[in-house]
Amino acid sequence: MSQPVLYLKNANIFQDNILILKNLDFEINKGEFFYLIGKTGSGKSSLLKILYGDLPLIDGVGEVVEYDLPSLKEKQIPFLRRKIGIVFQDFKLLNDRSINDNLLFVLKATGWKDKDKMHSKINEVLTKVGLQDKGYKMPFQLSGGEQQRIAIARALLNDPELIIADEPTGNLDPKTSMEVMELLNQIHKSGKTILMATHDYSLILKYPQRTFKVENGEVFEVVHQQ
Ligand SMILES: Nc1ncnc2c1ncn2[C@@H]1O[C@H](COP(=O)(O)OP(=O)(O)OP(=O)(O)O)[C@@H](O)[C@H]1O
Repeated sequence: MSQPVLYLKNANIFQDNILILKNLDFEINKGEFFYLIGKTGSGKSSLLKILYGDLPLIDGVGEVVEYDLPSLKEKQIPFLRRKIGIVFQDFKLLNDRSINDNLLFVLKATGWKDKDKMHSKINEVLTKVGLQDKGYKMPFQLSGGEQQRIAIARALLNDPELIIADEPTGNLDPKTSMEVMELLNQIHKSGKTILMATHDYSLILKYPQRTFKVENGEVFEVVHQQ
C-alpha cells in the first residue's frame, strides 16, 4: 500500500495574518514526483515553507515525513530538515569555502562525526550529480548549473525521504534547466519523493508529472491532456 510522505487537510495558510491559500487538501505518496505551478506571488513558496517548518501551520492538519505540522516545535525543526532535502532558486551555497567544505559543514551541523564516513558521503553525493572532481573549487568558480547541482548534492547528504525544490531552475538558462531536470528525474527514479515548485510550463510539458496548480488562493490538481 502506498504511504503518504506528506499530507495537508483543511489547511489554511497565512502570511502576516493574511490568508494566502485556503482549504488545502492533498497528499503525496512515497516515490511520487509532483509539480506545484502558479504565477509569482500565488503562494507556492508559502506552501513549501509550511512543509519544511519555516511557517507554522496554525489552521488545519498535516504531516510531513512523520512530523505533525500543527504541533511542530522549534526544536524539532532541525530534525525535520534532516529528513527533507531543500533546493532553492538561488543555490544558497556558502561562498567563503570550497564545495567540499560546504558539504562538510552540513554534515557536521547535522551530527556526523566520523571523518572517513563524511568524506565518502561527500564523494558519493558529488558523484551522483556528476561533479566528483569539483569538490576543491569555490562556489563562484562554478557555473550556475553546476552550483545548482552542488545544491542538489547537498540536499542528498542525509538521504532525505523528501526533496523540496523551490524554483530550482529559476536562475538558469533553458539548456542548463533541462540538465537540472534530468538530474532531478534520475534522483526520482532512484526512489526519492520530489515536490518541485516552478512557474515554467515548458519544463512540465517536457517532463510531465502530476501537477498541482496554485491559483486564486486555492490548490487543485491539473489533469494533463495527452
Ligand atoms: N514574509 C512574508 N510576509 C508577508 N507576506 C508575505 C511574506 N512572504 C510572502 N508574502 C506574500 O504572500 C503571497 C504569496 O507569496 P509566495 O512567495 O508564497 O508566492 P510564490 O508563488 O512562491 O511567488 P514567487 O514565485 O514570487 O516566490 C504574496 O502576496 C507575498 O507578498
